Amino acid sequence: MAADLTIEITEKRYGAGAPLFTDFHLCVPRGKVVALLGPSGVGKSSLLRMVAGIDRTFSGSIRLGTQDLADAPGMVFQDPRLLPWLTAVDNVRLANGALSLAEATALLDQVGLAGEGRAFPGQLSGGMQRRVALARALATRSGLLLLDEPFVSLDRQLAGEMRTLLAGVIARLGPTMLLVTHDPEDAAHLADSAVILSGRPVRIARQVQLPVPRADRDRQVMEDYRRLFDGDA
Ligand SMILES: Nc1ncnc2c1ncn2[C@@H]1O[C@H](COP(=O)(O)OP(=O)(O)OP(=O)(O)O)[C@@H](O)[C@H]1O
Repeated sequence: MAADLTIEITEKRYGAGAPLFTDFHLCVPRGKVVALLGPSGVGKSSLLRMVAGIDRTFSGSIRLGTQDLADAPGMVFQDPRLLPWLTAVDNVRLANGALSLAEATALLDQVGLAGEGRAFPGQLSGGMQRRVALARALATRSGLLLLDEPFVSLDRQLAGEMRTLLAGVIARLGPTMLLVTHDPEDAAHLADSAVILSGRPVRIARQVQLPVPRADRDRQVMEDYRRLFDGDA
């Protein structure tokens, strides 16, 4: 189901200011995870919002395979953004009306929330709410996952657990994935390659391949990879 994501932004500007993006191109190959790093304010979240279809005020095209990206892909935001008056399973189903109760429950199982479908967000811990948000993104079944700082403000241990969970999801489902992060650790754990953005208009300053497969990355490989991005985020 996954396909290449091709991003071509001819121009994006906010108001009358100088353009944030001009002639910007990025391809995320089918089934690969690209980490997007760069200094605060460079334009990472802006790029993700355009890809997600949340911001359509730009010229250019976003394609999944050969098609314009029509439906909203699965997106995980910096905060879980769950509807508090809906149960976990109904929050997941909201992303895809065609999803049966059993299918939504199965997605919650996949993110380690077996038996929690009837809980309301207020009854779940912060980490559990993030898991529901991930299940909701998977529910779109677009084959494309967009993550904007998904582990920010989690403590170290919980962030580690979420990375492991996400690595499992990637191994099972093989989505095409764009991961915006400030944390070199995220790129070291999860990415197949990293793109470092800089400047205005935004340019790709560096693109780094991480050739060791995720499942084979031991502590040393991870540390080496992490060091590659120190100072970039
Ligand atoms: N809605 C908006 N209206 C006007 N300017 C905006 C808007 N959203 C973002 N910007 C500006 O665009 C630039 C890029 O912002 P963006 O949030 O995309 O950066 P970022 O790389 O995601 O930053 P951070 O890492 O701090 O989240 C910034 O200068 C920001 O002020």
